[in-house]
Amino acid sequence: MYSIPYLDLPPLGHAAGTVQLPGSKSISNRLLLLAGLSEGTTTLVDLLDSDDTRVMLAALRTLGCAIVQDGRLTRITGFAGRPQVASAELFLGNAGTAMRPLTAALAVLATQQGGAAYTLGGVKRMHERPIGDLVDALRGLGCTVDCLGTEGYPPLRVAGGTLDLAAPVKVRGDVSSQFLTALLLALPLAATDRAVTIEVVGELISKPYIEITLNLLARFGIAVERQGWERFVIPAGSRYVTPGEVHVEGDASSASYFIALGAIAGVDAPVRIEGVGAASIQGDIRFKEAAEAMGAVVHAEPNALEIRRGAWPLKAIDLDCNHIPDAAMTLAVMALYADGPSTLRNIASWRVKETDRIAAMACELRKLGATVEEGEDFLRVEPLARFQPASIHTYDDHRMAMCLSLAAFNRLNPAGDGEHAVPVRILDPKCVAKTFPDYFEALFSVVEARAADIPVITIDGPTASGKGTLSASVAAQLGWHTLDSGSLYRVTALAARRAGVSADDEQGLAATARAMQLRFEGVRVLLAGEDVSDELRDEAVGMMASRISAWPAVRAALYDLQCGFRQLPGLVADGRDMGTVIFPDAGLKIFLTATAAARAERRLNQLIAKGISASLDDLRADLEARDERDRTRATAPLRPAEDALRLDNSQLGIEASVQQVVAWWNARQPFDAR
Ligand SMILES: O=C(O)C1=C[C@@H](OP(=O)(O)O)[C@@H](O)[C@H](O)C1
Ligand SMILES: C=C(OP(=O)(O)O)C(=O)O
Repeated sequence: MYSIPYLDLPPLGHAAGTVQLPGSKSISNRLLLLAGLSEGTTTLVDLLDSDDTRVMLAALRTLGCAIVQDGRLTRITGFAGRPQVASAELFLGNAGTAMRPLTAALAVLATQQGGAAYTLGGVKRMHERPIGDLVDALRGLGCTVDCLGTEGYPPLRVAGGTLDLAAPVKVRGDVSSQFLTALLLALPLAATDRAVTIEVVGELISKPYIEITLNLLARFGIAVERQGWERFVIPAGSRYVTPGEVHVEGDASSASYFIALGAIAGVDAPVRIEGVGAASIQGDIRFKEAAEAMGAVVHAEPNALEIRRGAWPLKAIDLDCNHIPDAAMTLAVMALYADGPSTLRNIASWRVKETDRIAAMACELRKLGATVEEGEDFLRVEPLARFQPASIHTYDDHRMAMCLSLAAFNRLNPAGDGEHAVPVRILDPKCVAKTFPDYFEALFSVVEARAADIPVITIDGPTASGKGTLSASVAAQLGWHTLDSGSLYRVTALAARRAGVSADDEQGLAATARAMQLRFEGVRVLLAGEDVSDELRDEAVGMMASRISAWPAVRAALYDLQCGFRQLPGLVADGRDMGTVIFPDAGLKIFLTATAAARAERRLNQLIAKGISASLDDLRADLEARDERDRTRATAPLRPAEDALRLDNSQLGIEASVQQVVAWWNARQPFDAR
């Protein structure tokens, strides 16, 4: 996950490859609650691990469920209708699928256990998301529910009351289907002696989510009788019976981003999505039909989808999206690449989700340059000929971040010239943690960009100037990869020593460099599968590296290897010739220096920390001699690139150095401060 302030997406190109989807949020949280209410142990396979499921798991633990996680398996031993604690404060983040169903379940349980009282709250936005219709329904049933802040909104306290099931339970369904889902999941607790009837008042929205609820209830032994979308009867004698093991299919809403990706950029090969397909029980699988209407070519298997680009530009659509409220957001961004204006209708519920999604989507699409019309319950988006670079606010809404990432395909824009392409900055990318923590990693694994579009910052400088530390910290802040080019010379030296190749044998060394089987895992270097990171720090390896790096053939052999590190979303490369030879087109080049005195002192401190004694004067003399050799050698002498910015960190701490480099980088980016 990218836990950084912003993630810049360079212009992206073709997409191809396979994505393994994380589990469905809607299924995961329903199954967790059902398992918690049941007797015995339920094993969930491939449960989603995200913010929304973590708050549900934490709540169930607090209430007394035993939960064991073991690789792909989560084992839950339910509290069987008898929470182990009579009072608890539950924090449910911004998870509607935790807040609404737990409110109903605990409100009912609190009527059955004298003295029980539970409070349920979440993040600030959760306290702005309506729950009044559910509260009214529960109060109508005889539950005691108090809104602790604003009436009709969390936080809530449920405590006591007396259930009266004689009349049907009435609930409004036109603000969120989750209120009905909550009652359906909770009321089997009360349907022991008599059937319980729920009546929906007003038009029910997001109907397919009710089908997920009914499907999963059936697996736990509760056969609800559905009469149209107005009446639901939970039979007398209902009892949750665990099915033992349940597999959680991939999230169909999360699939929408990759279906769109295939439709936009699956040009030569398809994008394959594994984990969800034609056999899905999630309504959002029907996003596939919307994508097909826009031109996507979709091959559906029971549990996988393959998507290619068909029509290009995409075909504009005018669609009632009430049945796919979450995935429909993806259509709003696809509409930028269409052949006319697209209208998404019947989406009023967008306004009360993670943010006001109609307003947020309109605002951010306009930042890209789009013409957007926003109505109380619709959005109309015109195709965009020329994208503007934009810094996208995500409103702590995972779907805003994931949808808007699709704007980075603007180089492919059918209305554009193929040349003009702009990056997209996604602010607060970690908001995807709600349902898809590794979304951006998954995206980068299936998309390509032109090498020249992938940003590079080079940091060159003399020995002991702190290049490695600075480069790792800058990369961490931007979410980029690093290349410690010095380590490539050291690993070549190590490989040569092991193979008995002499430091004077230029061609033998170059052949060794070309044949190395290297893998990088974070800061660890693996040579032929063996972790050699520590050995690379040996003095003898360093000396040999310094000698062999003077050979032109060795440098040439390592050239391609170094260029290969230029990968999405960006690279910070440190060494001696990163800005001059390897990445001459880097967007920012730093020449990092410090006085020999300052560097000698740092070295001394490093040695002292390792328990090695040394003399400051000797270290300084040694550094000055190396600087002189580096400056004057014939091959790849150390010199700043002409367009490099000098950073002298003799008096500067690491944090200040990082902020300086990042500030220089941002000054060159096209994003405005809006
Ligand atoms: O029941 C569910 O799992 C959900 C129902 C939908 O909400 P609404 O019924 O409020 O539209 C959907 O947007 C949400 O992400 C998940
Ligand atoms: C509306 C959403 O979430 P929630 O389950 O919190 O309602 C969503 O995931 O898009």
